[in-house]
Amino acid sequence: MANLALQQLTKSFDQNTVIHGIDLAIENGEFIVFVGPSGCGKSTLLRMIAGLEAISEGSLLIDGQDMTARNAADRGIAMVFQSYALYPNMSVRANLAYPLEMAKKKKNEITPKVLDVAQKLHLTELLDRLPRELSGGQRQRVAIGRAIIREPKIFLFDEPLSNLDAELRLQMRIEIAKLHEALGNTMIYVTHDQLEAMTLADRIVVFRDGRIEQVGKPLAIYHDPNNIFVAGFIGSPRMNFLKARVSACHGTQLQLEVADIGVKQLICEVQSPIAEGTELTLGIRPEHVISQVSGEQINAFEATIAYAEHLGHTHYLYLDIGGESMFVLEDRNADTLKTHASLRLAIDPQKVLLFDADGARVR
Ligand SMILES: Nc1ncnc2c1ncn2[C@@H]1O[C@H](COP(=O)(O)OP(=O)(O)OP(=O)(O)O)[C@@H](O)[C@H]1O
Repeated sequence: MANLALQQLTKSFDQNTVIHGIDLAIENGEFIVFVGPSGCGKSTLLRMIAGLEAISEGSLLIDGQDMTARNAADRGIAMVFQSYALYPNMSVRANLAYPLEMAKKKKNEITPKVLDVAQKLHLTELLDRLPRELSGGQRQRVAIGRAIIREPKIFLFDEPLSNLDAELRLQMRIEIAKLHEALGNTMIYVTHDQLEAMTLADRIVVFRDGRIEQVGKPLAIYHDPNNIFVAGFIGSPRMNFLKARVSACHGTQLQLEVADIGVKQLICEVQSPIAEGTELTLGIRPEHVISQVSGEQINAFEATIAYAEHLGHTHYLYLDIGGESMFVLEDRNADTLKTHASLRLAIDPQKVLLFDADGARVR
C-alpha cells in the first residue's frame, strides 16, 4: 500500500506540452480511474507515474518520498498493459516466475509464490500451458499475476481489458474488483469504458487536454458534474443538451423557455437568481425524460421516434423534435415505442442540469 502525491506534474514532448501541471493526492489503497477523450494524456500520465516516461516538471511523491527522478524499478510499482506482454515461448509458470528470477529470488521462495498467485487468479490448471494456448482473459490474468507476484505497493493498469469481448470484460472487471479488495493496494486504472470507471473506481479523474476537469466519487460525478464537458463525457448513453432561455426568475424559482422542444415553461430551482433573458444550456439524462405524459402539462412536448432499438430490458429511443434530436431510455415495453411513432414526453424539472455560456455549471 502507498499514497501518491502528484505535484504540478508536467510533460512536454519537444515544444508540445501534453500534461499541464497536474495536482492530485491519492490515498493508501484507493482505486483511482483516469478517463477522458482519446489523446487527453491519460496513458502519458500513467507512464510518468510508472517511470516509463520522464517527468518534465513537477514532482511525484510516493509515501512522502520524492520519486521524480528515480528509476521505474525503484518505485515499487507494477504496470499491466492492454497487450499482455507475456513471453510467448515460456509457460504460464515460467512467465509468473520471471519477475522474481529477475529480482534474484531463490527457487524455494519462487515456487510457493507462483502457486499462490496462480490460485488467486484461477490459473493453477493452466500453469504448464504456453500463452498461445490460453484465451484472452486467461492471458490477461497471467499478466496481472506477473504484476502482483512482485508484491508492488502500487498497480497501474492501462486499459487492461480492452482486447477482451464483452462477456470476458465483465468477468475480469469483477476479478479486478475482488483483487483490489483482497490485496488492498493502491491502484490507478486507465479506461475508455464507462462501466469500468463507474463500477471500479473509488474516485474518477476526468481529464481533458492534459488537465483535470473533475475528481470525485463516480455517482457524485454522474449526478453533480461541474461543467458541461464532464456532464457530456460521463454517462452512456450520453446526456441530452438543449438551448434554454430564462423567461422569469422569482427568487430561486427559475422559469425556462426551451424552444428546441417547444416547451414554454419549465420551472426549476436554482441557488441564486438569474437575470431574465440569460441563455443557458439545459442538460437532461436520457433516463430523466418521462414518457406516458397525459393531460395538459405545461412542460410536455411531442416527439417522433426517429429510430427505436429494443434491448430487452430497456429501449433506446432516438427522437426527432422539429429537427433537433434527443435520446431517451424507456424501460416500459409497449407497442407504441416503434420507429416513426409519436410520443408525448416531459422533462423531469428536478433532474435538469444547467450550464452557462462558458459551460460552467449553474446550480
Ligand atoms: N512519445 C511521444 N512523442 C510525442 N507526443 C506524444 C508521445 N506520446 C504521446 N504523445 C502525445 O501526447 C498526447 C497524449 O497522449 P496519450 O497517449 O497519453 O493520450 P491518452 O489519453 O492515453 O489517449 P488514448 O485514450 O487514445 O490512449 C497526445 O497528443 C499524443 O499524441
